Amino acid sequence: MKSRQSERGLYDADIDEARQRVALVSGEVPVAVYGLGKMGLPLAGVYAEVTGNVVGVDVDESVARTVNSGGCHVEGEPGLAELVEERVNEGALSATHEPTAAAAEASVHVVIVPTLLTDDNEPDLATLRAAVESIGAGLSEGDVVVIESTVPPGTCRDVVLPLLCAESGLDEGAFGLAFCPERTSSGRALEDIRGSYPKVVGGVDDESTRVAALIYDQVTDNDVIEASDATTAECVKVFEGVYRDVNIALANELGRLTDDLAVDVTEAIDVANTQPFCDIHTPGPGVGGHCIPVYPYFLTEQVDYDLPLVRTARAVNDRMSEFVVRKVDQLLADRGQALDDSTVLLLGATYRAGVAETRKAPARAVARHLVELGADVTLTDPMLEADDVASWPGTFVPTTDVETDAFDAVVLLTAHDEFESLDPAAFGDAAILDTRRALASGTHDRPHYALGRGTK
Ligand SMILES: NC(=O)c1ccc[n+]([C@@H]2O[C@H](COP(=O)([O-])OP(=O)(O)OC[C@H]3O[C@@H](n4cnc5c(N)ncnc54)[C@H](O)[C@@H]3O)[C@@H](O)[C@H]2O)c1
Ligand SMILES: CC(=O)N[C@@H]1[C@@H](OP(=O)(O)OP(=O)(O)OC[C@H]2O[C@@H](n3ccc(=O)[nH]c3=O)[C@H](O)[C@@H]2O)O[C@H](CO)[C@@H](O)[C@@H]1O
Repeated sequence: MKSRQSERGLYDADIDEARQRVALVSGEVPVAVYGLGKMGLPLAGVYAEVTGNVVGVDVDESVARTVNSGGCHVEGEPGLAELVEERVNEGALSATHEPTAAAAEASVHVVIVPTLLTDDNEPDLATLRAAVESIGAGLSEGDVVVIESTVPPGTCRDVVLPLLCAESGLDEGAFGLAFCPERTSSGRALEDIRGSYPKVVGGVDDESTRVAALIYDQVTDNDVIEASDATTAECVKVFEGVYRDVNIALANELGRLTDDLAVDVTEAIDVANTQPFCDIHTPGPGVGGHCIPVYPYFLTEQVDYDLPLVRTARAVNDRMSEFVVRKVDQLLADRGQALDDSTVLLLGATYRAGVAETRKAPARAVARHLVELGADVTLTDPMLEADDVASWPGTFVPTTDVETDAFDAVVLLTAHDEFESLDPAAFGDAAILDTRRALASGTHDRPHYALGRGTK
């Protein structure tokens, strides 16, 4: 067993809880945050605000260099640049690209590196394993490891704990391990981390749960919910995401009925949601981002049971891009135009409004289907540049340069503020498909089709 005892460790500490709290917030307990991305940098900033002694770890040396200069490479997070600059200037936050060296100094290790999918939609834990191996190599008795990255249920117990023991030479029970999922949305990360929602913590043993609860009781302004164990906490996070994907799929399926039923389905959804037993989400062109299209696979690929509802919901959401393209084809055909002889402008490429992220963005599938069917596709998005979508089908034109009245069809895919102010009259006599209910209607003589509402 490794002899090094961390005199500052909170796990199975010799000092009482009150003294542990004082030690944490006074900077006596060094913290390392692994992963300084869109979620990790805000998290490191809040930890530095609370403890005054944080090293951010990122394998990208340029990220570490930027942070150490007091800079902020993450855009679109209100207050983050100021927080990072202040914390770095006061010495509460620094950064390194050397994980193991940082791990040797820290007593609290917080992991928030990406957990994504392989091309076969299998959970890809390679990045998590790399971070955990680095931590293991520097782990001491009394340390605690906190996993914030979303993982398949059972990962802390079956993957992270054995890896930490193997790399550190320590036995189970010599250090703490807990799953404490980030419940953070891009664009409001600091607000969410500081306490928009209760913080869930779940340890591989009771002492790990206790230490994680003590830590997050200082980090969040909200409540701390102690789950029975790490696997339960992992289920909480994945279930939240699966619920949302299934719910969006229901909204999308209902949204497709608007022509058959000749009703505004989104109006019916809004009214149905006026009683507390109903919370139907909003129809859209599909589900993108790091989270919601990913988390269902952390369940379906983790258990033997087939989970037909979860799989079907994923398929419904993924097929919305085909529905959008068929609707464009129909709108053009209604005016005697053929899709393969038409120009189509796509308004929006990011996966949701206000976030400059294209991961699994529905717009990419829509562009691909349209190009495959012979349409001439132009993309524009006020948050992106041509390089951001260089590998996409279609031609990118900056929103400031695009002539919106020069196309046979215009499809709004992302409800950026810049598009909401556009009067459909700006689109000339194009066929208009609004997949986000973002365009004003009734204020002009330009009838257009809105997903879930039909043509008005
Ligand atoms: N971005 C979101 O909107 C969002 C929302 C909710 C949850 N999440 C989850 O949060 C986690 C992180 O997501 P993100 O958006 O911050 O990712 P990101 O891609 O923005 O940043 C990840 C960072 O981790 C660094 N990194 C990779 N491997 C590393 C390692 N071994 N050690 C240290 N650093 C390493 C990368 O260089 C990068 O800077 C993921 O599990 C994601 O699913 C993200
Ligand atoms: C901590 C964490 O993990 N937070 C996540 C983060 O998720 P996120 O940033 O990935 O954003 P989402 O809002 O989930 O959107 C995902 C895709 O689904 C489309 N969509 C959405 C709603 C709808 O009714 N109809 C739709 O079609 C949308 O356009 C986009 O493509 O914040 C959400 C709260 O905002 C959380 O719930 C979610 O856990």
